Amino acid sequence: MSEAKMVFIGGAGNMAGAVIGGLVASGYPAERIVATGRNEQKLADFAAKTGVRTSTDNDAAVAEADVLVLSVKPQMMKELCQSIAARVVERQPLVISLAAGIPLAAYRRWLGAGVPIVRAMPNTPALVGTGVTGLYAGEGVTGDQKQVAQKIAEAVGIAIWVEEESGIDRVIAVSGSGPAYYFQFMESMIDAAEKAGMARADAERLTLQTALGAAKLAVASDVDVGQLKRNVMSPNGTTERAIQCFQSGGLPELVERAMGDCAERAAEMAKELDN
Ligand SMILES: NC(=O)C1=CN([C@@H]2O[C@H](COP(=O)(O)OP(=O)(O)OC[C@H]3O[C@@H](n4cnc5c(N)ncnc54)[C@H](O)[C@@H]3O)[C@@H](O)[C@H]2O)C=CC1
Ligand SMILES: O=C(O)[C@@H]1CCC=N1
Repeated sequence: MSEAKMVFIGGAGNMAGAVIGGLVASGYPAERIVATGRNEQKLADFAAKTGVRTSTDNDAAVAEADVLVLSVKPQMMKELCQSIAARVVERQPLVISLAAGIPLAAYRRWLGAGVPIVRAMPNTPALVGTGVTGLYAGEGVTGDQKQVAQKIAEAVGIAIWVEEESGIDRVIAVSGSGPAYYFQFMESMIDAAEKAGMARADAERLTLQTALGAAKLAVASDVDVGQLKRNVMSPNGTTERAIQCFQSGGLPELVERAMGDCAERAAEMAKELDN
């Protein structure tokens, strides 16, 4: 894998930028990575930060790609694919798409039927080596190519394969979009602490360290998160009162609904494609 030339289209964006940052931090040679984009200043800043090569010329970048990662917004994917299709067919790189809501069938229409494609659903904590990536391989992807995709994902966190393409939408609802759920919760805690009279900087420090501690403890523990929660709750104590408030306010149902809406939006995006 260390030999593969990786080209990320949309490479300085939020998601690909996080994966590249994580890859470089994990020791992947920066000179084997090319990030393409449209904004020269953004690319220059990204190159200075990561050491990777950058380019505004997608076609030239694809011409040297062993692995081609597509990471533009879903609404821009069709136009992008059509603009590079001839070069992709000629070069035959392993294509990895990070986009939500675009099925493999669409890439086959836009890029040609014979191109090996893996759908990957990463998340932004890839930047700090703590990412989660769901992977789905389309027809014609070899075992070796699956290994390559998995190694990239594992260089920036953990990876799981899903057996059906619809499994990717479930991954989006849990881990692809999931970091934003936790950021929302942290933001609400910081705002509430500030309203209650704590200095915002202190509220941020305490909230973030608490989130980090809780996540680290959950990962390190051999008991489930329900038990860890109960360990904090003294009978008739302070935590119990707060958890009762979350439960009577419908937080568990709200989380279920939000995740359902998230997965539904991914399926809806696929239907919105105009071929
Ligand atoms: N942001 C996230 O947490 C996650 C995003 N994704 C997927 O990743 C993809 C990218 O999302 P973000 O990084 O959030 O968006 P973004 O807008 O931050 O990045 C996209 C980048 O692509 C560039 N771009 C647009 N058209 C281009 C073209 N024709 N050629 C080269 N570069 C071009 C833009 O300038 C931008 O820098 C989306 O398809 C999204 O569904 C997947 C998982 C998580
Ligand atoms: O919000 C989105 O559509 C993308 C996909 C998963 C996370 N961000």
